[in-house]
Amino acid sequence: MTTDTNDCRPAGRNALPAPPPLDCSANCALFLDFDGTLVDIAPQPDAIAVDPALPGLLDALSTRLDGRLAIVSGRAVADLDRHLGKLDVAYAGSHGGEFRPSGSDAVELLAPPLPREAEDEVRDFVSHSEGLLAEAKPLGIAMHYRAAPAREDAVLELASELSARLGLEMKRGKMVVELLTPGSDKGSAVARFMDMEQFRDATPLFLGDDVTDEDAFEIVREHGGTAILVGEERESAAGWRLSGVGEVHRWLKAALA
Ligand SMILES: O=P(O)(O)OC[C@H]1O[C@H](O[C@H]2O[C@H](CO)[C@@H](O)[C@H](O)[C@H]2O)[C@H](O)[C@@H](O)[C@@H]1O
Repeated sequence: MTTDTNDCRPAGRNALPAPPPLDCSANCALFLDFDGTLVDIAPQPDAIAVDPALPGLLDALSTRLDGRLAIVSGRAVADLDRHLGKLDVAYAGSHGGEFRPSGSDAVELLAPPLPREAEDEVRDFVSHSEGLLAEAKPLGIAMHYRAAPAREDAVLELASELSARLGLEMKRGKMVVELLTPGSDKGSAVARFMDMEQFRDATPLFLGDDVTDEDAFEIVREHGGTAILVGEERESAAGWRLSGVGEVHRWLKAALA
């Protein structure tokens, strides 16, 4: 955890406080993680329940912020489109490996695809282990073990071995480990957005629940912004906390009132 003081957060507290209300009239840029932040965690990636009001809420916030809103997710952009519909908001998918600044842009891939060998070995391993699930993405493959937690060690062992042998990055998340070609993370995604005309000079806010969001928290802090942890308190670079998805929705809706 960093110890710099260049951060918009209260000092000297152990428990993270709730963030102040979001003020859309201030020159801020809003970055939102998806799973665990905008939708509750479900037994499988496709089993999530998206609140029917969520797409409209994101659209309205993006308009109110003059386009300074981006979803920054580990999911592929196409997968997010499938769950949210095609919104005219900015997206970074695949942990920053995919980039789409607006709904009318094509998705830009910022890294080479995963070697075929890695995908084949993961698929073969998963097919021989009940409860494991492989989720292929444009730049990586995730192994989910939520339905087979006892297989965690075996999954991590395979991921480490493939990562070392093929020079891949290994990212851990909630009951998931993912292999992807190196070079991007959620921090690089936020930095890329902040370099764009529409985001430049804004103060960034990032909301996220998982360890992969910590890279973004650090970058946001470097820009003098606000990092908000969603869910249970844990060691984090965030300075504020919202207790869960419901509270995130209420906090976002309040900004439009
Ligand atoms: O960066 P995020 O938007 O938070 O995405 C992180 C990963 O989320 C998904 O997996 C997680 O959510 C699933 C549905 O709730 C859950 O079943 C799984 O155990 C979680 O790890 C998604 O499937 C991954 O591709 C994302 O990387």
